[in-house]
Amino acid sequence: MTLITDVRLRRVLDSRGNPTVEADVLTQSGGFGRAAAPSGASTGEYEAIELPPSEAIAAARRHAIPRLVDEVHAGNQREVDGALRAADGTDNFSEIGANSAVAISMAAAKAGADVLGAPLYQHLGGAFRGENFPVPLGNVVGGGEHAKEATHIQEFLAAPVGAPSVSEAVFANAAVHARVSEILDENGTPAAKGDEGAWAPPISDAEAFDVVDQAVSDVSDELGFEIGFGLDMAAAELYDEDEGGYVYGDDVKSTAEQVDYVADMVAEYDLVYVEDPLDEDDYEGFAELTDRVGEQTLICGDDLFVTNVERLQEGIDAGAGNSILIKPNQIGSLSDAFDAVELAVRNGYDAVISHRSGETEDTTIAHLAVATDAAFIKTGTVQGERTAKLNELIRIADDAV
Ligand SMILES: C=C(OP(=O)(O)O)C(=O)O
Ligand SMILES: [Mg+2]
Repeated sequence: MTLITDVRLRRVLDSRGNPTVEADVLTQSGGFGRAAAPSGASTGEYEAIELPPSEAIAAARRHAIPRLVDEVHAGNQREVDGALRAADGTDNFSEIGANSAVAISMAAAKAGADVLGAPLYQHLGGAFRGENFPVPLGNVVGGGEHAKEATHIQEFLAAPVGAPSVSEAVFANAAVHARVSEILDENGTPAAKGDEGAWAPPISDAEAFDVVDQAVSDVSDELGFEIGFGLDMAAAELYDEDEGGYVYGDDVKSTAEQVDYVADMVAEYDLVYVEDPLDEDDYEGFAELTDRVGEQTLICGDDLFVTNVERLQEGIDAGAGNSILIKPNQIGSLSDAFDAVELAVRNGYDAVISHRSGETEDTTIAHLAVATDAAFIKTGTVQGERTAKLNELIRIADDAV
């Protein structure tokens, strides 16, 4: 019934105005799934390879589609993803492109769910999923690779950990985003927006900490539940070996100073989440920081782990971090992303399902977060390509998908 009978690939726009790969998967009994690949700007060195979309589409048509059509079942995700791996023949999808692979993988999952008549999160996670919802991490201030002339730290993330429902959490983050704008206005600070819709003011990181701290506490008081905040430091982008450490404008911090800085910020601002506080090769630094503050906060590896079970296992062995960011396009298939979540959970690591800075209206990650019972989902706060996922979470909670 779910035998794949056609796979169609095309270039569509992403939120930065760049082309990306969209896939349609059709099945024998009329099932249909459509998905599009996102794209990063502060990409990790060890991610699967994204090819220029035209090349990725041509390669997938040549190598992958013949192994899928009339060969595998959309309802059997391991079979689909196994065929994609076999068609590619490399360990990083450099032949057909992780962008083609992940678009097909996600579209097949949707086609499988369509045939079953089940919501995608249930097809992926099973009949007993859908009771727990991830806390949305909402990017409200940022810079780094996502905005010029703004903070060195890439993302300041509202975390409504006390919200009674996912809907209230989503609206809380939007309220924090709006409150940040008011505070910046009161301070006479102009602010453009970065790639993900966060405010990108020309202020220091120290000022940003205070602005976000004030915004989350104002909104928390108003709504009557706890809202904390966290960071994505994207420290691999700050790290410069030739400069001898982490470069914050004129200030360069050694690894030891960076660990102290992050530990101090965790204590001062009660941070609930810190992603990529150290360079993507520094398991040791991650382990030291986790040892110091891992009881108080999540230390999450994004560029460190790149959704890759081998890199995650290395981190587990070293005690590096206590959380992993899951981005399906970093590894190229849903099966690989699920394997990373399962390895994480078995070892006491929290999974955080994430968007990319370049996104589309695709909502797969909302379903993935519910299907895997993830602790958090990081998918922005405002802007259509972000609200697509947030609104889908609200629909899932309302049993309306
Ligand atoms: C979402 C992120 O950014 P990008 O997609 O640019 O890697 C991130 O670093 O977590
Ligand atoms: Mg990151």
